[in-house]
Amino acid sequence: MEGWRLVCSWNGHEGRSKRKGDYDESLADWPRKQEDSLSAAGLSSLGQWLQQDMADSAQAQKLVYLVTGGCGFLGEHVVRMLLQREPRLRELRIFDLQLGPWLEELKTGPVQVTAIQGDVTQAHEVIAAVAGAHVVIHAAGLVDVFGRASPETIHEVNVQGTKNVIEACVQTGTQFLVYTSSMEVVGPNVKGHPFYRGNEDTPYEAVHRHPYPHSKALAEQLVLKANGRKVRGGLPLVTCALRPTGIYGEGHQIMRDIYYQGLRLGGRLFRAIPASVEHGRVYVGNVAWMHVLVARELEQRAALMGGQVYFCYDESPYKSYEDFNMEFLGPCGLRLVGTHPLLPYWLLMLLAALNALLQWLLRPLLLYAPLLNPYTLAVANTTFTVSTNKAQRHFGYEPLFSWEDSRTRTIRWVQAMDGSAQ
Ligand SMILES: NC(=O)C1=CN([C@@H]2O[C@H](COP(=O)(O)OP(=O)(O)OC[C@H]3O[C@@H](n4cnc5c(N)ncnc54)[C@H](O)[C@@H]3O)[C@@H](O)[C@H]2O)C=CC1
Ligand SMILES: CC(C)CCC[C@@H](C)[C@H]1CC[C@H]2[C@@H]3[C@H](O)CC4=CC(=O)CC[C@]4(C)[C@H]3CC[C@]12C
Repeated sequence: MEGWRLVCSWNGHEGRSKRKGDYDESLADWPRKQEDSLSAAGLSSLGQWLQQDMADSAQAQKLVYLVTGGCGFLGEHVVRMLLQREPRLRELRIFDLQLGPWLEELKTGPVQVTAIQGDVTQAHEVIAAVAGAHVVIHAAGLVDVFGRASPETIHEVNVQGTKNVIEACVQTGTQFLVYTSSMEVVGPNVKGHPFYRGNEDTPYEAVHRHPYPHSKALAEQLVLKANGRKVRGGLPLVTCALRPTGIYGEGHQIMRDIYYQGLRLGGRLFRAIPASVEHGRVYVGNVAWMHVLVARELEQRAALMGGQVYFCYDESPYKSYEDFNMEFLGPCGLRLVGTHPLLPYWLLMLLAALNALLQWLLRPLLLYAPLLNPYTLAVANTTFTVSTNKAQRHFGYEPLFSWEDSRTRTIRWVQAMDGSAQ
């Protein structure tokens, strides 16, 4: 196998969670240990937790999990969440194109952490990583709506990479596959139709022209279609897809970029999108928790969950993209100027088109990839919100982090950034 393989173990494994929202926080840039919040969950439940802890410790650690994209924004949260909240883990494999330095922290402990530098587009690398795993969480993907990568590369990573993961499961006998899809497989569509408080069954005309949502939609279809295929040994493959809305939280690169942009503009951001356009957002810790739960429940509830899609949701409020960001950037010293967009929409469209043209013209010389382009403007300017309880009904999902926790954690992360105004 190409690339290198680092084997280390993590020593922070504590069996089942002791309190709501308590999971390892040593993400790069993660500022502080969380305040004790036993009261949040209620002291009366402590006895039950302790009992559960003991029962879990008695269980043999026997499962091998693989997380592709385990060093990305979401992947790192999934990895840390698994280590803390999946007591049956024996080995956790982290597969990524680029391995993060934080893996070094995952030292000796009951769970063997195997870091694998690899590429999902290389079938042989994927097969080697999948062989012997009980569950695969496929979160690797090329998340690019800014024109940094070519459409072919996006397709290769997101679609061919997913095909490789499915085929590796089939060939090696891995039975459970959880795919990180996206709200973007539904919309917003090119016509700008609103999706208002929709659920997994809400009819919506999903039409994609942009390579990223197109690739995610194709990959999701492949994963769902693979449900029921016989894997090596004759058992059926059980698959499902999770569709996060816009994820936020510690490690979110776009939030970081917008924050620094605000600092450069003297602590101000200028409203571009009407406050009435609502955009679905979900906290990264809750998305990670949902992955852990799905992976755990897929075996017991294969008939119900196999081949299903689930939006990722939590208690985050419905707001416009910019107003939502201000929930974190506001307390960090930034101000959103204007109650209405400062520029008319037609002018923004013109600027977005100009950016696209400049990107094309400059491509031979440099990569020009600003936040504003015709696609991001259309997404930000179209209401897309989710209201569903399907995950709760199918596998008992409840958000692990309240909105207050999610907000506080994200604010602390922004405050800890270099050059923070706080
Ligand atoms: N960020 C968001 O708001 C949302 C993200 N998603 C999905 O969640 C997943 C994770 O996204 P993020 O963590 O935000 O992105 P990210 O870019 O931080 O993480 C993706 C990871 O995949 C790895 N990767 C990329 N190409 C690879 C390849 N060829 N082989 C192996 N690894 C490769 C990257 O190195 C990176 O660590 C993606 O599948 C994305 O489509 C879905 C909905 C919303
Ligand atoms: C300058 C503009 C007026 C504002 C630009 C904001 C945009 C950069 C972001 C607005 C909506 C975001 C997308 C949305 O949250 C859904 C997504 C799902 C994914 O699977 C990947 C990321 C993204 C496409 C996300 C990307 C940034 C926005 C377009």
